[in-house]
Amino acid sequence: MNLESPYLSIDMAQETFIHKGDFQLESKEIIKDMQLSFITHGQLNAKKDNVIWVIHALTGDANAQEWWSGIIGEDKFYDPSKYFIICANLLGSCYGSTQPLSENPVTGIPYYYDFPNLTSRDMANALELLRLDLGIHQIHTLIGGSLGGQVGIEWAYVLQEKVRNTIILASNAKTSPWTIGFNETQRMAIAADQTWGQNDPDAGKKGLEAARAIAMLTYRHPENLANNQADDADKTDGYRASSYLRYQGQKLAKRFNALSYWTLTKTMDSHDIGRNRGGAAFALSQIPSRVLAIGVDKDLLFLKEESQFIANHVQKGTYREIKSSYGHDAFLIEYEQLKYILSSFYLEHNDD
Ligand SMILES: CC(=O)SCCNC(=O)CCNC(=O)[C@H](O)C(C)(C)COP(=O)(O)OP(=O)(O)OC[C@H]1O[C@@H](n2cnc3c(N)ncnc32)[C@H](O)[C@@H]1OP(=O)(O)O
Ligand SMILES: N[C@@H](CCO)C(=O)O
Repeated sequence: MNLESPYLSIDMAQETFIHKGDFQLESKEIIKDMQLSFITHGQLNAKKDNVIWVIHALTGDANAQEWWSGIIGEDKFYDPSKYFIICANLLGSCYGSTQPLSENPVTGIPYYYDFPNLTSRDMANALELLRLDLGIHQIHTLIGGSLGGQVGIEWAYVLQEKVRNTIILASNAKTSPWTIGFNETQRMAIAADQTWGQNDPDAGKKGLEAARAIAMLTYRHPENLANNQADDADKTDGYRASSYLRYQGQKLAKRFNALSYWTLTKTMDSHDIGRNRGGAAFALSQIPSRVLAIGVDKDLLFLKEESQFIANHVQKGTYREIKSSYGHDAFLIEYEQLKYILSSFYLEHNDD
């Protein structure tokens, strides 16, 4: 299906890939007729080697041109008049791919709480099936941040020479106990919602609001709230920081569901590129593509040292840093720094 595009010359298409039959997970559980919704911008060239494959973060979707508008789009860093830009909604996420609210083809009813645990490896394997289906032999650049970076580094391991440049932002090779702890507090908030446990698409909605509020504090640095949410000196209640977090909670709960959020945070927890591969350092050393790991100096969730670890252990690693009081979310916001880092990386390697 061709969507309406503001550009006469740029093609944009939204499609759904269906893997007929069994998709086996790392847990050995099966998802039948697994679906991935994906959006492409631009045209695949004759050699099928102009592919920029974007992987979204925790609550993103397949429309990378929308949520990464500062670097993707006409006349932007990744321009669809030159590249074929593709982003698929991750398995388990609620923007068109198979997720807990999807109907289980085996039972004919939604999975709800029976939805299997997914790992970043499962998500990467799902993307690999889509790549094969599209007949893409070579990926120019694979790029993703946070959860998207975790899936990206997993997939780079699987892809081997089939990807030339892997760019991992504000992410890691193995999830730290610190991040698992934050995710657990968010799931506790969801589970404390009285509606959690009901077979209802809105189950856990109020809990999800609280979960997002907690998460927002991990996505930002204290300096960011001090700059943007400071109150008048005489206040004793009704603080701006409070209404900001409440608002952010409500905003997410309107566009996401708690079951999918639960699934994706569990995926983040179990991420470990080194599992059954001799440890993270060894697994990273088996990745042949160039890897640019971008950390954020004030990221309190995925520490910059975790990005440095990736760059230090892959065969061809580069580490660069965004300096920002936005903290973790800087990779979605600090476009000027990002463009500078990306252009220097490609220039350095004489790649376009
Ligand atoms: C279908 C989809 O939408 S999916 C794709 C979209 N999302 C993604 O891809 C996930 C990645 N993106 C994100 O996480 C976010 O969009 C970010 C990090 C890029 C930016 O976050 P934002 O929430 O836009 O920025 P910020 O933290 O500055 O908050 C601004 C919002 O808070 C509101 N706000 C600010 N201060 C306060 C306050 N004290 N009290 C209440 N509300 C406040 C603003 O009015 C604004 O509201 P709006 O979003 O309705 O315009
Ligand atoms: N704020 C982003 C980043 C999470 O890592 C999101 O909601 O997806």
